[in-house]
Parts: sequence; C-alpha cells; structure tokens
Amino acid sequence: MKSPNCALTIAGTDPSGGAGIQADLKTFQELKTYGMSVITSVVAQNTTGVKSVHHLPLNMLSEQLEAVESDLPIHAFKTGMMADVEMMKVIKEWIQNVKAPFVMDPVMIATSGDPLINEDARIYLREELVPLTAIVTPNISEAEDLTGDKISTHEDMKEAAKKIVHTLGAGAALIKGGHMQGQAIDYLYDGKAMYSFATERIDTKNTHGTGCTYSAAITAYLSQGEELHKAVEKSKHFVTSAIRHSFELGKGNGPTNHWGIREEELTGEFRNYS
Ligand SMILES: Nc1ncnc2c1ncn2[C@@H]1O[C@H](COP(=O)(O)OP(=O)(O)OP(=O)(O)O)[C@@H](O)[C@H]1O
Ligand SMILES: Cc1ncc(COP(=O)(O)O)c(N)n1
Repeated sequence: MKSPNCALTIAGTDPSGGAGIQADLKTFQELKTYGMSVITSVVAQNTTGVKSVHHLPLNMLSEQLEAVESDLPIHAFKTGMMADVEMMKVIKEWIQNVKAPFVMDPVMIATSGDPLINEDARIYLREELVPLTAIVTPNISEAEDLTGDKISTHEDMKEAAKKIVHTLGAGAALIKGGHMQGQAIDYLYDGKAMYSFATERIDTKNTHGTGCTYSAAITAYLSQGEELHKAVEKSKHFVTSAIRHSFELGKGNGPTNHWGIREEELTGEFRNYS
C-alpha cells in the first residue's frame, strides 16, 4: 500500500473530545490523513470550561517533536495551544528544520471564555512565529489582538487579513467570522487575492472546537498537496457540516460532529459556497 499523507498537530488536550489535539486527530482521520500529535499542555476541560492546566516540561516537548520528525514524514503541521514563551521557543527552533506548510490557529481564549495563553506569549507568537506560517487562522478577537485594531465590519476583517500578511509577515491570513452577526463569512488573504467563504449561520450553541477543527482540516488538505484557497474552501465545507450536525452533549457548548460531512454525503445535503 502506498504511504499516506501525514499531518502533525502540536497543541493542548481536551479530554471531553471536542477541541484541541482530540479534535485535530478526529479531523485528520475523517480526511484520510495519517494524524500525529505532540502535546504541549494537558488541559482539564469540558464543554463548560477549563478547570486546570498542566504544561509539559520543555524537554518532553522537544523530545516528542524530535521523535516524530526523526522517524516519519510531515507533509503539513499545525499549532494550537502554546501557553508560554518557553514552549514557543522550543517549537520555533524545531520549525526551522521542517520544510512543510505551517498552519497556525492562534489559540488565545476557549469558547468558554477561559484564557489559554499568557500575555508575553501573545507578543512572541505575533513577532516570532506568525512570520513562519503558511497561514494563520484568527477569529475576530484574536485578529484584534494580532493587529491592535478594533474589528466591527467586514471591511475591518479584510483590512486585518492584509495587515497580518503585509505587516506581521504571515504567508496568508484567514479571518473567521463565527462571532460576527449574520452569515458566517470568513476572509482569506494570501498576499495577492482576497477570497470570501460564506455560509448561513446555524442556530446552535454547540460550537466547542470549531476553530481547532477548521485549522486541522486546512492542515489535512495542505498535507495532500491542495492549493491554499482550495484547502480553505473544502475545510469551510467540513467545519460547517460539523457544526450543522453538532452534538447536544455536556452542560455547556457541545462539541461539533467530525463525521458531519459523511452524514451529508449520505443524505445528499451538499451546499454551495462562494
Ligand atoms: N453558528 C455558526 N454557523 C455557521 N458557521 C459558524 C458558526 N459559528 C462559527 N462558524 C464558522 O466556524 C468556523 C470557526 O469560526 P469561529 O469564528 O467560531 O472560530 P473560533 O472562535 O476560533 O472557534 P471557537 O468559537 O470554537 O473558539 C468559521 O468558518 C465560522 O464562520
Ligand atoms: C487545548 C485547547 N485548544 C484549543 C481550544 C479552543 O477551542 P475552541 O475552538 O472551542 O475555541 C481549547 N478549548 N482547548
């Protein structure tokens, strides 16, 4: 059998299975991508919020990265929760030797409102890691944090995407509009063109892990050699299906359904995107 495309996630955990490493691996699997994972922090969390966090020792982080990289191919990788500057320094050093597209989900705050990264780390992430990315995928508040500009309109979202590429040095920026009013519209700017991806807003509170799932899907498609804007288009489709078929599980914001896209294939429910 031919060897598969391989994707790696470097992120924190979610024992309730909807976000973090667990969401990433489920997404890779659904998209026929061999999934690998390096854990940064063990997070005691569920659909209602974060209870406590344990950061792995730095040597365990670098040894996990080395274990994967020295033995298996990495066709694309993503980062999620990286809680402090020391961890980011280890990851940055490792990235210098890896020739694969880097997808950064600049995780700062969980859907529940709990912070997942400290203040110094936000600055390091912006100045040292964003310039290494193929694409960075902030939601509105993360884009505001990265650019220092308030975002109230769709024009503001597009300006933020341009600033993240031209001023901060990202390869591309995808600004996610899940927290805006009206349709769920995301903007992708790759340094040349601006693309928009729009879907209807699904009336649900069960959006735990949408950001993780979306960026993991982009990573999976890039590992398959898909062009960036096509990878985002297909991933938007994937995450929308996951939200549309999300689960009423737990007492808070329930998780998305990583096999939602399969439900739609079965029922022929595909939607169009622009
Ligand atoms: N209710 C919804 N209906 C349809 N699409 C949605 C909805 N909420 C979010 N999305 C979409 O889900 C994706 C994730 O966007 P969002 O802005 O929620 O990211 P995030 O804030 O990182 O995720 P999270 O809310 O899990 O932290 C985007 O494509 C967004 O447009
Ligand atoms: C370990 C970890 N990483 C990221 C998130 C963000 O998840 P969400 O997509 O719900 O904001 C999370 N809750 N936990």
